[in-house]
Amino acid sequence: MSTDYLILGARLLGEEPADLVLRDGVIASLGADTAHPRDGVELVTVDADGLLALPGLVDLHTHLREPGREDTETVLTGSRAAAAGGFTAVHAMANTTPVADTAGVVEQVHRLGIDAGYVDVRPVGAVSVGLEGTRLAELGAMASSAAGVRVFSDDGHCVDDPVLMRRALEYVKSFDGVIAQHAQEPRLTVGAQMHEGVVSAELGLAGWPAVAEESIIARDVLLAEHVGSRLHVCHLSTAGSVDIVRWAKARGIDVTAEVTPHHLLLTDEQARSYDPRYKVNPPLRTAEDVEAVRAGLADGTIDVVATDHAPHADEDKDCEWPAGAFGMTGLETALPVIQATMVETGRLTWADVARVLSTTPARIGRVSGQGRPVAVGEPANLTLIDPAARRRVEPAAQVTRSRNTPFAGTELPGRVVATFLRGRATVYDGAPVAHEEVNA
Ligand SMILES: NC(=O)N[C@@H](CC(=O)O)C(=O)O
Ligand SMILES: [Zn+2]
Ligand SMILES: [Zn+2]
Repeated sequence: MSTDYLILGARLLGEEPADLVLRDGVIASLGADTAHPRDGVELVTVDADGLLALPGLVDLHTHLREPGREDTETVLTGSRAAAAGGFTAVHAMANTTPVADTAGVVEQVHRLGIDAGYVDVRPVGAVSVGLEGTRLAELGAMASSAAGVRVFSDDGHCVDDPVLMRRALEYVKSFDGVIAQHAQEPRLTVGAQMHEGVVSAELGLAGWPAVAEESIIARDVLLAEHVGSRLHVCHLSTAGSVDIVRWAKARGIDVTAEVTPHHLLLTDEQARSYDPRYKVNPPLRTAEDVEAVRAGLADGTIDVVATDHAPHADEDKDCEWPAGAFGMTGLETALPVIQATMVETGRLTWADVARVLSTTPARIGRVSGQGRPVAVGEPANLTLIDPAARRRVEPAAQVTRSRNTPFAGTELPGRVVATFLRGRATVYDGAPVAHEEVNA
C-alpha cells in the first residue's frame, strides 16, 4: 500500500508554519490542511510543531567505500547514514577498489544506490586511470552511461600534472561536467602528517603547508579561465585559498568551492591529543583559517558545505598518529555542526543553509529533481529537523558503519526527525526506515 503524508505545522524558510501534503512523490499542497484520505492509500499524519522543513540535503563529497572496503561502509550503510543526516542525494567519490574510472564501475555504484533506496547516489568518475594522474579516464563513457556522471575527481589524490588537468577541464565542457580538484601539491606534502605551523613544530610531526593547497588552486583557476571550463575546489581549508577563490570569482572565472564541517569547527590544536581521529586531508588548520572559511562561506566565496565523509576501520584509527588513516565521518554531524558554527553565530540564516547544503550542491552536480524549494509541485525531497534539540555525539549510536567521528562526546544542536525521498520516508521518528520499506 502506498502512503500519503500530512505534515502538520512545519516551519518553512522565512514563512509561517504550514501543513504539507506529500503525495505521489511530490509536494501536493502547502498551506492549510487539505489532505483527504484516498482509497487504498494510507494517510500518515506527522506532528511537525516546532520542526523546520528544509529541502533534502545534497552532499557533493561522500566516500561510500564500495566496491573494496565494505568493512568500513557500503552504498547501503552510507546512504542510510546520509538519510539519517537529512540528505536525499550524495556524490560517491571515485577512490574505491577498483577505482570508479570506467562506465562499468560507476554504473555498478549507481545501481547499488537505487537498490539501497535511501538517497540518490550520484557516482563521481575518476579523472585519471587508477587515480594515477597520468592517463585520462574514459570521462565521456562515464558521462553517457546510465550513471550520467557530471562530477569528475581524483579525490584522495591531486591531479598535479597541469597538462592532464587542462585536458580534463577541456574535455568535460562537451557534456557540462565539472572537475572537482583535491588541491594538494604532492611535492610540498611528502610525508606530511598535519598542518605546518607552530603546533606541528612543537609536536615534531611533518607539516602540510597551506601553500601546497593554495598553489594548486591558483594554478587551476587560471587553467579553468584559459580553457573556459568549470572547476570545483574540494575541501578548501586555508585563509589564502579563500582569497584566491574570491579573486577568481571577481575576475569572472567559473569556479565553485566547498568547505567541510570539520574545517569550520576544529583546529590543528586538536593534534596535541595525538588522537588520529583528528587526522584528515587537508589537515585541520589554525583558528585564523577557521575564521576565514566561516567568513568565506558567509559572504558566498565558498559555495557549499560538503561532508567529505571518510569512514575508516578502527584498526586504522586506533594507532599512533603517523600510522593513522586520513579522514573523518561527517554525514550525520554536518547539519548540527553548521547550525552550531554558522546559524547560532548569526552568520547564516536557515535559507542560506538550504542554499549551501542543498540548492547549490545540486546545481554544481547537475542533480535533477534535487535542491528544489519546498513548494507545491516540487519533488517531495525534504528533511524535518528539530533545531531546539541538543545531543551528544555517540559513535556507536551512529548509522554509519565506521566510528571515526572527531565529534565523539561533543554536544551539538539539532536533530533530523524525518527525511523524505520523493515522498517516501527514509527516516521517521529520528530513525532510518527499514531497508525493505524504503525500496519496496
Ligand atoms: N579526506 C580524507 O582525509 N580522506 C579521504 C580522501 C580525501 O578526501 O582526500 C579518504 O578517502 O579517506
Ligand atoms: Zn580530498
Ligand atoms: Zn574526500
